[in-house]
Amino acid sequence: MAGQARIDDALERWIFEQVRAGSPPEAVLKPLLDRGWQEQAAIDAVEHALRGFVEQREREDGLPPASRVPAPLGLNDASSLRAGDREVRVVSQLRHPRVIAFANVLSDDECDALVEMARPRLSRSATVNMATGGDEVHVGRTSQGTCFARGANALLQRVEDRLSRLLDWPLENGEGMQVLRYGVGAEYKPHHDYFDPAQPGAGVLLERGGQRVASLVMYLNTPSRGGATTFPEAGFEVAAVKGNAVFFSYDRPHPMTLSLHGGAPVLEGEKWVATKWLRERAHR
Ligand SMILES: O=C(O)CCC(=O)C(=O)O
Ligand SMILES: [Fe+2]
Repeated sequence: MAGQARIDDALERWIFEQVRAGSPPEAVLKPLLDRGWQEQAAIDAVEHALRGFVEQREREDGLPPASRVPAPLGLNDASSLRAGDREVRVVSQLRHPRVIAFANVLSDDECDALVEMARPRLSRSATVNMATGGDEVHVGRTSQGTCFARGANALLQRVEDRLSRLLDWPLENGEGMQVLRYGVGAEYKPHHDYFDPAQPGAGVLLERGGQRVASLVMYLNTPSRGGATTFPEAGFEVAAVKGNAVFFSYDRPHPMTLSLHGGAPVLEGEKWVATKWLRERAHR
């Protein structure tokens, strides 16, 4: 068997049982090495069995499977990232939930132009009704908003191209941009952006590009007080500062991602944001 990467079912079951019993990886590796396995082949075999173990446990726990998620290209502790036509700065990061705060995502002029584009189109923000997959006005969401089709004009095209490069995620997987305005007292109560697969309305939404797997909320102005984006389960808040953005990803539609977030009430001034939701596949 020396050097062979293939393992038969009996051996896989044995590795699996060792892992289940809590044996450390070295203890599982040793018998394989003793049987003449090359080290890398043995590591690969154990990793494969471990992955199977984790996936089985997830199924047993009723967890939906994990998806690939967007992630900034070449992050590697860099303090700034080239995103097509713009240098975006990395301000802070959390690993779990996965949150990254960016600065300099949009120029002041771009922020102002997005606000002016949205202003005449505002209506009371709707939330997805998970029972039907349709939109409805919701008391937890006291902002006004509007949505633009992807690539609807040159500004949106430029920004969407930049975001696709920044997050290394296909442009077609992005939903059209949503712009929201919050006046004093308006807020968006903590929620998840993914669609709850257990709800009857999910099917209709998932047909168009699969799950949402990440969100980018861009701040189009700086409210005088209040209006941070909050992650209550992480005790973390990102201040709304013009041109900055908060990115967060969630690899499965489950609260274990800790991606619960909200827009805190605006206390003084107003707050404008543009939100980009990213899907698993092309959104049509
Ligand atoms: O306004 C915010 O800070 C959050 C917006 C948000 O959660 C959303 O648009 O889904
Ligand atoms: Fe949200």
